[in-house]
Amino acid sequence: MEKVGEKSSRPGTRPSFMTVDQFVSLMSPLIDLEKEAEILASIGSSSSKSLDVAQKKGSVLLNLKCTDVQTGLMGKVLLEFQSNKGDLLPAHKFSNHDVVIVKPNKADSSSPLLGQGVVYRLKDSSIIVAFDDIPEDGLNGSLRLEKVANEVTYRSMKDTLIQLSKGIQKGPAADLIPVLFGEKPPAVSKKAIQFSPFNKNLDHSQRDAVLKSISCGDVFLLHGPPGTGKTTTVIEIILQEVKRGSKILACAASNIAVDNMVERLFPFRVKLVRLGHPARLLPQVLESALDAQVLRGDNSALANDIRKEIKVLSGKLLKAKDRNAKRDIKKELRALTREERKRQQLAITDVIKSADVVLTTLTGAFSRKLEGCAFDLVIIDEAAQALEVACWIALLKGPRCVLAGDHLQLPPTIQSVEAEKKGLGKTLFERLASLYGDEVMSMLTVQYRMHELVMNWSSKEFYNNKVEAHSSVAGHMLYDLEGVKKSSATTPTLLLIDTTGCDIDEKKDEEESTMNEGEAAVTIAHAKQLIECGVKANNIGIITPYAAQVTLLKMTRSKTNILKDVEISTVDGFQGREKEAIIISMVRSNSKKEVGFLSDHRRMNVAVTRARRQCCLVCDSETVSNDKFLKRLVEYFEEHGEYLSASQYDIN
Ligand SMILES: Nc1ncnc2c1ncn2[C@@H]1O[C@H](COP(=O)(O)OP(=O)(O)OP(=O)(O)O)[C@@H](O)[C@H]1O
Repeated sequence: MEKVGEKSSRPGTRPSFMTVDQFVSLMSPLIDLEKEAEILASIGSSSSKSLDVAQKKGSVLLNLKCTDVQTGLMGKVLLEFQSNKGDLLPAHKFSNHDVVIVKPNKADSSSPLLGQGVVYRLKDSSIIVAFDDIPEDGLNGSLRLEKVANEVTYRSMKDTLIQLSKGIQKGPAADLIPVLFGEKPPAVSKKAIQFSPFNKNLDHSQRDAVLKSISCGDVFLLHGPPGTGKTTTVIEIILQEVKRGSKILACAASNIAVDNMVERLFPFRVKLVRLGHPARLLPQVLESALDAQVLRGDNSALANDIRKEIKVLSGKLLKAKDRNAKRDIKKELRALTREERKRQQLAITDVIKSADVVLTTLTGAFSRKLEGCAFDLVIIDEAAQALEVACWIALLKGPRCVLAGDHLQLPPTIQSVEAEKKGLGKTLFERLASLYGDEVMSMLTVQYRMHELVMNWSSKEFYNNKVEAHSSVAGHMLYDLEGVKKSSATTPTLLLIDTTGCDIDEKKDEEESTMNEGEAAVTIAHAKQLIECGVKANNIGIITPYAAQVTLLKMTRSKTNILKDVEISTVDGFQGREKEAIIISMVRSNSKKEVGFLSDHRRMNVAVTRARRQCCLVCDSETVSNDKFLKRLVEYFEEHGEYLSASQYDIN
């Protein structure tokens, strides 16, 4: 069995072609399944489980005290929680942006909560949560925090399915829907379009993609293999469209990808607004947040004045004795409340109306603030990592769309095995790529990350040998970095450390996730050698497909202080990122030669292509070579890189 963080991501069986109605009826129950799976993974439905078990599983933090209250994040209240004993928090699965509830420590699962908020910051010894309002009482006692399923995500997807089935007859996307369901061919403008790029460094494939994008009548797929400047190209497309007078809705599945677009649009002084909970935004984009812009608007100032008047009148009402006077005050209060709401709404509408680009996550696009707001173009970055239903939340708002992504890297993680089998995880990007192929798609072909030896394996296996390395990276070496010595550890671009015959075997942890102690030791030993040769710890990433191996590696790392800043993560957690040196711990080593989900080609594509200057593969070549695809990977490393036996590392 494979555990969270190591979900199988094989595509579901859903066909590329299906009608809107078939899609809606298939997806609706799958979303329910996924929601149930998420609730099961948190404490929400686990009333039978004791709180201690839930804390062990990481979905609850017990025995907390509220140590600080701050306001300032656009009207939100930030509460800081620490352990009652003041120690480090126990290991947990809370992460930034999670929805959490706070309750008295001992309260039973049906008792009312004190408040619901969003995780704002995580520290080793405390967790800061942003609340809309400060919980009224109960903060003085012992408290617990529970991670809960984000209901809004599921509700927005279900409602979107209903709108989608209606959207065929009306709505901004009425003409786009039949194209995306294969019922009408995609249209391309016949006019010869020319453009002068804002970014003068665009390469030929990026320019071709921009041209194809601005010529598309309804849909364009920007296929960006690792490191090829997909987001760079998306930014150019946005700028060109704004220049042509388009109003754009730009989205991505994750907040970080949306913030990345906001940051990269800043220098071009585009009129933009970022929708989203302020606690989920990077500090550097807060100025662009809707809430911040609304606060600066005239209507907001008026609404504020009205609120003050309401307060004064409410005071008068309390004191008034005469019935007639009371009636008159109430009438005035009602009128003022209506006016205040109207002004507040107008303040929001003003900001959204005057923006050329509205940026939000896909779920955020469901916001009531965008109701009735139509766009000329919807752009979705990271589209190959988003559920198709989530994409539709945004797509229903415009007649044209650009989807950027790479369906040959990992798709979205699905919790429910059944929902995944039935096709919930098959992305719109992948479906359209097989439905229309090159007719609507353009691939970027110059990459700016990897040494060509790292790249060539991926280019051959996944991209028909079409990707080339830009001259600035094609031959870059680890020892070219400032302060790095040339040595046997830093010289190879590709390094295979083979554990075959070294008595290094895998085993299972309590939750049946696979790990490999010997391999963890060898992996850490290589990282240490790199650091001793001058490679900065934060330039090294260790990735592994198995969650248990991540934990083991982190424990092994904690024994050596110099390794503190080496990043350790599952492959899935590393998608979209890069490091100068990547060490991959493959884990599987068994007499049956089982490789489990290592054989998912896309996972290995992501793993290898995170490396800029060195990629080191630590594996039992005999076990993994039982799989044909992995055998080719091992052979590639043997042929083009250095080979070392794990026995050459002193790991005892
Ligand atoms: N035409 C170009 N000339 C020089 N550098 C470029 C060019 N295009 C992209 N880059 C550089 O390549 C790197 C990756 O670009 P970008 O972030 O746009 O890629 P991406 O495809 O979105 O990334 P990922 O592979 O992580 O999804 C950045 O450092 C960017 O500055």
